[in-house]
Amino acid sequence: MVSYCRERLLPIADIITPNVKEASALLGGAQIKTVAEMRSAAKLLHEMGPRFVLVKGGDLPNSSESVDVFFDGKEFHELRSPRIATRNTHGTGCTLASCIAAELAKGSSMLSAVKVAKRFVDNALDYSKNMVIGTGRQGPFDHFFCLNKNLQSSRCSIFNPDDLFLYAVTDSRMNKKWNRSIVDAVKAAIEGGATIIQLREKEAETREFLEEAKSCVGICRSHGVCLLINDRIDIALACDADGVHVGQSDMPVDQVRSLLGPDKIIGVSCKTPEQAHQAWKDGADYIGSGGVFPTNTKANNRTIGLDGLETVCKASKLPVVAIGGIGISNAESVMQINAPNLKGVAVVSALFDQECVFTQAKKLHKTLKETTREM
Ligand SMILES: Cc1ncc(COP(=O)(O)OP(=O)(O)O)c(N)n1
Ligand SMILES: Cc1ncsc1CCOP(=O)(O)O
Repeated sequence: MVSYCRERLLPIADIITPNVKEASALLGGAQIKTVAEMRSAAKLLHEMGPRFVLVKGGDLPNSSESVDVFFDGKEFHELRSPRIATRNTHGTGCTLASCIAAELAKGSSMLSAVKVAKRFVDNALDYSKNMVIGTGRQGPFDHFFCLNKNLQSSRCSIFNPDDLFLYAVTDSRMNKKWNRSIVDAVKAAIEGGATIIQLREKEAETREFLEEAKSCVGICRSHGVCLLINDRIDIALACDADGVHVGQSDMPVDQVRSLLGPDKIIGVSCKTPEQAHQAWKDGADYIGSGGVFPTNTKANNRTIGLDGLETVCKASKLPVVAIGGIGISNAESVMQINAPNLKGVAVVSALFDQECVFTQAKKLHKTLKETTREM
């Protein structure tokens, strides 16, 4: 059985998710008692063929944490959560693997899928820890815990691709022109219906920007809306933003991931199928694709048109948000390309180069809702 797995299954697998005992068996009895040994095991298992390896550390002795090691062939990620003291662990491995498969089908990157799955299993374990079913040494856990209506508020804070629906990207010049602070602009956008915010402040001084970013993080958290920072990994780290958006000439995504860790959201701009594929390989969570239409907001930006957007969506395994020259008058034509992974539109001037950000956000949100309802 073990040799069959090694020779026939591992070379064709996208991901394998052994616990430490299974990893040890696959490696002919290697000792795996520490996180360092889990990392070595993940590397050796990767050499056997699977594209990704997750060695699960739930059985690791003497640890107050549950540490899983994820390896993509280049980078390691240690995914940590508090260990839940329970004997009701029967079924966790199957649930984790099913959850990863479901998240991949929804368009997540492998790393995002694994993170969501781990969080799901941890929540289910916590919910099931005191359940008494049967008389065996090990009990089952309840992976239907989400159906319990009283638990709806414990929804995990991991990236949800549907949050890309109305993506508001700020612009300091526009806010200056209309004489409002970034903070007021962000608040108005959220109240009007923006579902995710990016601070794209090209001219801001670092110290002032950081203070504003901190205030925006506060507003976004209180509304349950994610906040990303454009380009500036340092600002994102310092204000504990939910993630960053980077372009093709900014820091490469795999290095951004190393700096931010597995839990932050990373978006990357892509104009071509090749760039979209690379973004997925490097561990991005979504891609921004455009300019769909000509724009005055970003100089020298090549327009890819609706056809270009469609080509990128078809090639992308990640959720996509369209950007560039989009507003109330043409948002419908964008969403009508009807690609399953096109999750929304990102806009700058349609919200922020306007007298009332709130009103424009509300109108655009309504247009998007009507358009997507009809599809
Ligand atoms: C959602 C989204 N998509 C694309 C971009 C463009 O980012 P980038 O290519 O880094 O260009 P600049 O924004 O830095 O001019 C974006 N910001 N957001
Ligand atoms: C940042 C960016 N990236 C591609 S187009 C663009 C500008 C989008 O601004 P607008 O929504 O005002 O056209």
